[in-house]
Amino acid sequence: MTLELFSSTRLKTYTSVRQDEVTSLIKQLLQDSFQDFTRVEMKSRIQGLSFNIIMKIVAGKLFFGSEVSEFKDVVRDAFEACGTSNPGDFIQFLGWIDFQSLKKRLMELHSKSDRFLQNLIQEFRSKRLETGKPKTFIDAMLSLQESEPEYYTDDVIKANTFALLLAGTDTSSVTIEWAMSLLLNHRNVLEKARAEVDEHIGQARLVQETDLPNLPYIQCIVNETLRLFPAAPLLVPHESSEDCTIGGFDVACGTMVLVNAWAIHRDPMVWEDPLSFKPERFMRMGNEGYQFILFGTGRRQCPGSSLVNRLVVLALASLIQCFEWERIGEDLVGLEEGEGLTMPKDEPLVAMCKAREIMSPVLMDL
Ligand code: HEM
Repeated sequence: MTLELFSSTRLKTYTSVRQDEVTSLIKQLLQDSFQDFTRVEMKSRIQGLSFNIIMKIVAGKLFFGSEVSEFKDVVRDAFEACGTSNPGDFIQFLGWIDFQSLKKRLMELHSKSDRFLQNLIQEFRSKRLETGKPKTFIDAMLSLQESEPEYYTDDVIKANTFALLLAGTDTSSVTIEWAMSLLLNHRNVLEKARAEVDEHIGQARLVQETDLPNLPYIQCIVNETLRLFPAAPLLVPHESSEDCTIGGFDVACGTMVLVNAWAIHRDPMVWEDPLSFKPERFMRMGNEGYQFILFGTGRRQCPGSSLVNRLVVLALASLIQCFEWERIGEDLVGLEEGEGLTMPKDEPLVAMCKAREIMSPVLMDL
């Protein structure tokens, strides 16, 4: 199913979704920044961008009003619950005590998300009968259900839809926010990225996804951002299926194994000058094995990695092409990490932004 959903052919069919949503973000930012620098709160705008893109790819639509808040509540509660440490997971005899009412919260969350997703599937099933054209991830899973109904039950479709919405929205948006923060603190990198965009795309049109192979430096900026601030710093918990040895430690079958990607990405034994932001290091790198492990590895590694690369590089290149960016004051943008599974910034990013004069003819057309 992963191959079916994330193949490059299928991802290509959503190019216009990504392009339209990035253009819509540019339009929002233009509203106040055409004449002069204006202060913009970036976090919510970037969250809106990735939320809308993933929603359209998975469910083919944007939610409005109470649907949005219902779904956002479900996602927020799920992230909170996933990030809660449960003593019973580590000390077996404590398993029967429901610390922090975690089990109760999970049961409530399950019935809320189940109701929401079942309605969504129902809606798609009736629409599919009308149009018959598979388009979204949910459509694709319903097609698989027709050929293998015993495996692709509604429960499997709901679980996969939920995993996609949960895994796809916050991870991409925190990465764009960290990247913009790093660029504001490293003007030389920002200038170099802009020179790359100007050289390969120019000012007569907006960046498009087909341009991305010509923007290797911006791809390096995204990699360097994900090295320092991986959106899944502890990957996701794994369980050993048999007794094994990892790094000299004996690990018994059934043990929960957490991989600290954040620490590996900052290990001075593995990386030169690991705490500095140097996108150039990725220009020289080839296949680095396990030192850059942000998407996990093996059979369960993140299937969304190529979607992330398209989305984050396109968004970043477009923001760099269309706007001048400044910090709101003399101080550097704070890079403290906040709490949460996806390691968001502690302080939401606020920046000064002004439309680039040289891009005016294209921007006026928007
Ligand atoms: C910066 C962005 C992202 C990062 C850093 C990231 C990272 C990860 C990691 C570390 C895992 C677990 C791998 C393991 O088990 O070792 C994972 C799983 C997963 N990711 Fe991502 N991810 C990102 C974006 C996305 C997006 C955009 C989607 C799809 C819309 C997605 C879909 C999934 C799914 C479905 C899984 C579960 C795969 C499985 O269990 O077989 N991810 N991701």
